[in-house]
Amino acid sequence: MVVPTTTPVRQDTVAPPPPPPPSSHGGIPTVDMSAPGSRGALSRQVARACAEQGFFRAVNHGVSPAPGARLDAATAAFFALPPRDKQRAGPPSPLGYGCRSIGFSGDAGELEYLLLHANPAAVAHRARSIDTDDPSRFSSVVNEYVGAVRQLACEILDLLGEGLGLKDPRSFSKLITDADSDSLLRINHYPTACTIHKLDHDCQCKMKSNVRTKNGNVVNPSAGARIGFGEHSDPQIISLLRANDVNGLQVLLPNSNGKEVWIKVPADPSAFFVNVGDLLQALTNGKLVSVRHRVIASTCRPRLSTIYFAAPPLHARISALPETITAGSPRRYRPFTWAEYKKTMYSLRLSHSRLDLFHVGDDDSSNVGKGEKE
Ligand SMILES: C=C1C[C@]23C[C@@]1(O)CC[C@H]2[C@@]12CC[C@H](O)[C@@](C)(C(=O)O1)[C@H]2[C@@H]3C(=O)O
Ligand SMILES: O=C(O)CCC(=O)C(=O)O
Ligand SMILES: [Fe+2]
Repeated sequence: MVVPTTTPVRQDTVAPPPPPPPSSHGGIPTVDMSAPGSRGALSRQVARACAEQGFFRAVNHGVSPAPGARLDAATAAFFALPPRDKQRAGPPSPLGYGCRSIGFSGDAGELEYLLLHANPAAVAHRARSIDTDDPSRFSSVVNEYVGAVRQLACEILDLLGEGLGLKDPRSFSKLITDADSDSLLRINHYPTACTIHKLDHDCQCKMKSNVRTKNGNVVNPSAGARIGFGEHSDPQIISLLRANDVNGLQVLLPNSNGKEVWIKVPADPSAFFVNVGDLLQALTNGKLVSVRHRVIASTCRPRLSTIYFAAPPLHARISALPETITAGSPRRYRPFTWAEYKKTMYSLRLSHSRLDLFHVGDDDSSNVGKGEKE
């Protein structure tokens, strides 16, 4: 893990012992969730990574590999279907099967995906167009995976609550275990450079790889390093990502001089990569930071990634927890509901720093020209 420079908020008067020496995986903070030692040390380590990088690799996390393997097999089988069969589960609304196009504002990436609501009723409904042979088999594979990964998400959120010294350490996990939680599951399939023309054909995309620049030249923005999934932060509370052994994920982290640089995340199929989302940044008054990340797809093997986006119910009010507001750290964001935030984000481009729009007393000029809908 990158050596921390700040300590997360605590109400204790006695300074806690510093977390164990950080470990690193190609510059990526790594937390061993089963390391011997106290829970307090683990919670401070998790809070430190989320405060400084907004991102960490969780190893020895206790999630059995079986549900992930079953889900990978089911989704790989779906992506291998003929285009016409896959399109039965699309176009994305934003849920469903999507190819190349991301969101509603003109963003594109070299991928195809399934975006599912994580609640069992929604999964059962969607499964009918994804696995026409045996929808209930697909549903049970998804539900089993979601159950396992949600448990890990709750454990991480509880550690964060403890590490931040919250009065109710379960404040974060309660939001995602609510029966009306709006959590999502996304499975991204990035085809290889060699088969990208096939994806062009399969998607029957109106969108072309070539684009005309302002001066009239025609360029292919995806030549060479191809944007698999463009730069963004995840809007929800926390995201847990697991992928196969194909690289591609990059995160924007501060280097030792404080300059933000793109760090390539070495693939690790046995780990979960944990991202702080915009809502957790808002709930902690900016103590935890929502990390910007992207996928550059340039390998010879397809990348398959599965991301669980843990979200509160639509009506949940997102307001900085009182413990995170102090005289030296006044409220940064005005309260809002997740529904309001979602509506705003779907009106904006993928790369938009949308949380800035909720900054108290901000005239939003910092966001002008940064990814607005064209
Ligand atoms: C362009 C967009 C796609 C997205 C919604 C948005 O308007 C901006 C955020 C995007 C994102 C990124 C993380 C997740 O993959 C996602 C499902 C989400 O909640 O926010 C996507 C949205 C999407 O693809 O629908
Ligand atoms: O597919 C990946 O590895 C990451 C994709 C991502 O960041 C997302 O879907 O929000
Ligand atoms: Fe993401």
